[in-house]
Amino acid sequence: MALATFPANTITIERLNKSYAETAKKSGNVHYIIQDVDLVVKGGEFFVLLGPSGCGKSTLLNMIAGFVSKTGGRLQVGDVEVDKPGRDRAVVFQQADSSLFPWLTVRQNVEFGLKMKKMPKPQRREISDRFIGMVGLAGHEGKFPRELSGGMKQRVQLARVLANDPAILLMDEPFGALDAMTRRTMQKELSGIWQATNKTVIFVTHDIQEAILLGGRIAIMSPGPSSRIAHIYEVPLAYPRDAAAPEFYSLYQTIQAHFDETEGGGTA
Ligand SMILES: Nc1ncnc2c1ncn2[C@@H]1O[C@H](COP(=O)(O)OP(=O)(O)OP(=O)(O)O)[C@@H](O)[C@H]1O
Repeated sequence: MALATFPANTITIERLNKSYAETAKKSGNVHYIIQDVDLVVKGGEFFVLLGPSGCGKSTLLNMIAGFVSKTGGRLQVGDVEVDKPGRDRAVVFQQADSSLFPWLTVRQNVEFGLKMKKMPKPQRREISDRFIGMVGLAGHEGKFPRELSGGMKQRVQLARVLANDPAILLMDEPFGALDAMTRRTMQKELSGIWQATNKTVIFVTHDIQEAILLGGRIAIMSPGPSSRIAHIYEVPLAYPRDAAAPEFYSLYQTIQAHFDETEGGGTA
């Protein structure tokens, strides 16, 4: 599939650093979590960040989200420097529980941001119907989060984020807590949604198979501290991808070998 790129959603990172003052005080040295990260994620791209546990994937994602401040370097969306969260970027976390409002129904959760924007009810209804349907939750609109399975809650989180129509989706192991079957379904849905909307997606995972199923490019982060982008693999496979195809397996082995050779071992 030809990739349409959107310069306004392009993320440009140059010599980006993050250290925490408390850690530096204790050790007496500057202790970088990530150091000198250079990266350009093109608008409309599905970009995966893969790396060992604790290397700084979430830190980097949260810096792009504007939740974590940088210590040095450049981090821009389009030509605007990121220094706070913005409506152009939305984060999907591993645990939907922390992001859904337990006192609101599925529909009310999905419409929450639209209501805040004072969107008229008929328009809100149309949008929530569309995304609730897209994530396969039609018929569950009136349920509360406590009445839903983990996978269903994760779908509500995704529908709510999509309803707000951010240009950039930042996903931090969004399917990590799901069972294998639900995970596969969600991966397919996400891939379909991305192809339909051409949003920029940055997707953090530990899972090499998931990375190859979804990503256009896969960046491997080196083990921390002072983690950086060690290598970027292009995934030259058409969607939908077949994990049983020889080309898929060959790329899987190449990436696995990269981790086996790297100090710190494989993905967590
Ligand atoms: N607020 C903080 N203060 C000090 N150190 C922190 C803080 N937040 C994260 N770190 C450290 O930064 C490093 C990277 O953490 P991060 O959560 O970004 O890694 P990760 O690659 O996402 O890990 P995982 O895959 O296990 O979720 C860790 O060593 C962590 O202890």
